[in-house]
Amino acid sequence: MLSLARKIFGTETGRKLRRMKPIVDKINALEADFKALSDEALKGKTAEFRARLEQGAKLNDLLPEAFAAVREAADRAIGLRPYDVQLMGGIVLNDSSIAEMKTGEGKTLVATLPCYLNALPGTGVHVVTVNDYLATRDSEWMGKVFAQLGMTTGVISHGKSDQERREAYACDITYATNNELGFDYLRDNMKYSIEEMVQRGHAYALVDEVDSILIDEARTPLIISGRTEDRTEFYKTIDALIPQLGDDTYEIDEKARSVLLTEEGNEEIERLLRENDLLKEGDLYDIENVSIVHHVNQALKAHKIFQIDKDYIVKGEEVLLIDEFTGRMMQGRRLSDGLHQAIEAKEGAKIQPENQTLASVTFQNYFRLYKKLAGMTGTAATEADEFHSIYELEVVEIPTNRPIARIDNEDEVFRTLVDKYAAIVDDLVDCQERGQPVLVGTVSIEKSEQLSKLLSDKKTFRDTLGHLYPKDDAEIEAFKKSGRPDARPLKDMLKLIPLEHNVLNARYHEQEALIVAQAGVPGAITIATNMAGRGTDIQLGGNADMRMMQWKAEQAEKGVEPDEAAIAAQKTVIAADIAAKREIALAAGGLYVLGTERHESRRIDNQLRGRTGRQGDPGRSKFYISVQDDLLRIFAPERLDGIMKTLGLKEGEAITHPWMSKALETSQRKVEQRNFDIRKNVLKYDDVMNDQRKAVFEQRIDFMTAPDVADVIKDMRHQTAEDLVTEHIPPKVYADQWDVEGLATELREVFGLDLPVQDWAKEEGIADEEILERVTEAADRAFAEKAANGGPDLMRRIEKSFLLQAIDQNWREHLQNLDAMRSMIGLRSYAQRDPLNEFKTEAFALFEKMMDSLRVEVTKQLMLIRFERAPAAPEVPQDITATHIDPRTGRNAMGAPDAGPVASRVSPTQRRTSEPADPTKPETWGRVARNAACPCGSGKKYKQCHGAIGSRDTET
Ligand SMILES: Nc1ncnc2c1ncn2[C@@H]1O[C@H](COP(=O)(O)OP(=O)(O)OP(=O)(O)O)[C@@H](O)[C@H]1O
Repeated sequence: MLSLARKIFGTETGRKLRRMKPIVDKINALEADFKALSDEALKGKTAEFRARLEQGAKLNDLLPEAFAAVREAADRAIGLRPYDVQLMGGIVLNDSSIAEMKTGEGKTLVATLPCYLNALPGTGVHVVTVNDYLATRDSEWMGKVFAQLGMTTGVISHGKSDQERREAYACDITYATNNELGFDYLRDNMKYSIEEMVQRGHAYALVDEVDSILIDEARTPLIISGRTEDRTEFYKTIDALIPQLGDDTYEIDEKARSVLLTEEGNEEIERLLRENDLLKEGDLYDIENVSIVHHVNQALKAHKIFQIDKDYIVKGEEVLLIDEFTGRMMQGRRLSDGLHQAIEAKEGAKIQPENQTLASVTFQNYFRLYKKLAGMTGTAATEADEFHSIYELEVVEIPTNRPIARIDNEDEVFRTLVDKYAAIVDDLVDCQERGQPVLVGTVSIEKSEQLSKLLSDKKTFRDTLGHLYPKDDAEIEAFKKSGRPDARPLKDMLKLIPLEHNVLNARYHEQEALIVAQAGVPGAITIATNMAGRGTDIQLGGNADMRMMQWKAEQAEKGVEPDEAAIAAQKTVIAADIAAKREIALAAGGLYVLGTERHESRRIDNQLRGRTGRQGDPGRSKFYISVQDDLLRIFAPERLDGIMKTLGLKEGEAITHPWMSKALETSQRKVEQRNFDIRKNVLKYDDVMNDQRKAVFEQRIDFMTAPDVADVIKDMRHQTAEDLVTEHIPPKVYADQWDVEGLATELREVFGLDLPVQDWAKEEGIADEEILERVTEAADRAFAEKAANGGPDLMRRIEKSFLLQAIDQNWREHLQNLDAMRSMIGLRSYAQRDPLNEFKTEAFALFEKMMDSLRVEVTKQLMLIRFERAPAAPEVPQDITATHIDPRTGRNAMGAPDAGPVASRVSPTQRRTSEPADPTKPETWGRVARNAACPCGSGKKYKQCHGAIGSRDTET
């Protein structure tokens, strides 16, 4: 049915491509005109396009000319003329969609087309890459194209200062990793003035390798955290207990990556904890010992689940996580809840203090901030549904420029790891002899190094694989008859070991460019982790730029500074040499990608394969698998056993069978599904927080930009007064039941006002409204006096500063409350309640509570402030100082946003202890807040949403 429909209507992609055809024709028709332009005139096009936009032209109207300009600029600046299919990719990207372009089709260049167009309005374009290496490489490479058009390019990389970041964000086009962007966003929202912020909005983001960033990475939220006390000794003591536990004291679940103490384990650990004075009272599961149990579990996990050189590496004193998808170090990322510290203790590394969440965001929600979002990838089809449901992005497949000439061999499956490695070594030896360059993909740093050792060390080789190579003529005959007729005798193999090769993993990331540049020369063997994925562009024969750089470095070492003629001559020599080497490599079959194991995700495997067969080059790929590989062992044991038995596989033999491929795919699918579920779950919970975060961050920016916040402060003061009066003198309650005493006390505490409330209450027929009016008037009067005393300017600065600090302080506490709630909420499912719903309701209630205390706090601080005449101090510009304010900056004397309260300040913990306000009553934290998006997620403004809030809360 579907295929019939396809025949009649064509595929969705086909239709889209057909619709693009006239636009591509238009761009092609403009080519000659743009070619005729001088460099200056080409540059001048940018100003012309911008002027037309000003006059009301739409971005899409400019597309054909803008693309024609980029095509010409790219040709002039870097010698690459975008193909028609690349133009199509550009059109899709301008259309807020995902362009799926096969590996090696030149996505880096494609990006320049929509980026130039979308940078024309001057609101900034962010190109998002998966790592710093690519951000830097692409910004330098493509920066030349933008410069040819008079546009500026910046790059954000780890370690840059705020000033450098601000400058990079101010460029027309900014290259950065998703991490840097997300962290800058969070950091910006902790700043105290607009000038300190580094980003200037979120207009258009083009996410390169979109599935890696929006799908793989999305599982872990970005978190900015503050330090808490140092508990090094505690971690060390707990760590020392774990090796004392016997094998029968815990159970490991490799699938779920979890480990649990058994009954015996519990008893054992309880005894150990008591001996070490960690458990003083009660038993293990008493409430006061919950934290110790938690840390024991984390230490257990650190020892039994987390592996060095697979999940992390130890560099100097630091434990650095390895990204399972890109094989790269994750600078600055730490595991939460004491797990990172537990690993540090296990490795004897420096134990960093624990952290407390100050701000957090998931990538999903960060990227949803952009007005326009688009992405590129080589492999999105497997996740098309997810892109659609989360980001509303559609995936459009773009055809290749030339047909793909790569041959993807079937997987070869062995019974044991050793058998597999023997066959891999044979294959490598053969390739090197024939001059075929090989990229060997491994799944971890550890495995890349094991293989390297096997190829480097005769003894290791003999001990590990020796028994699989024939030793005499009789054995050679026997081998010929069995599954490995080509196996070489051991003595021949040993002559070949060491087998020359390079290793590319996170430990060598500084040499990455050099290693990649050499990977395409005939006979090169490069053993890599999945770091050789996206962005690794291996050129057959070698890389001319890199060769040139090396030559220049050699010349410099000799003290020679080559002139232009010498450089040109050397360029010709290098080009000829590379061309000759390329021919040899091509004759040997092009680049061969040899996978030593399959990754959990099919997409990562495809990326590895995609290092070869680029731009229509010939190439080959093949995966070697063994039944002992983690993926199969963990996810498909029963299935495989059955298949192996049916097929009767013997030692040293390999099979390639569709059943095997199916079993493998099933295991990969299982893992992918599980990861998808985890992501969906993260997002659901984060969504709840996201609306609140957006409300708070937007509000902060409003406050920062407003000339003053006097009105907000006034609203807060009035609302606080109303809350207090309503609390003690509830409406429709007889006067003899009023808590007048309580009201007087609180008014003293919160407003610093001694008001004759008792006398008022005795007045004949006085209503609660009348009392509220008097309180409000008194508060306003007292505040006006203070302001007059300090001077209105100073007062306005103090108001703003107190307000921002109080928001931050309360928001941080709120985040911690949410964290704590989230870790507990799962338990609700035991009570037949939906944890997510419960979380939503309670998160909202907490948010309201936060607003309440924020209002009281700000009011209280400002009402209790005192201005004193300072003794003559010449360096202070005015002779007035405020007790808690730095008169020069107008900020609280403690300055830094995350410092705790100082002695002179009213402690924020001295909060109102009364019940939260009546939920049906309009809640507000100021006039502007009522216009902000409502944190309940309704999509309405806060003020429009009160009805909903009331009914929502009553459900609790
Ligand atoms: N229009 C073009 N003309 C000639 N060469 C091109 C063109 N576009 C791209 N290339 C070359 O193709 C190679 C691959 O480019 P690039 O690394 O951008 O591919 P990619 O699509 O990002 O691949 P992957 O996602 O697999 O890393 C580069 O060597 C680049 O110089």
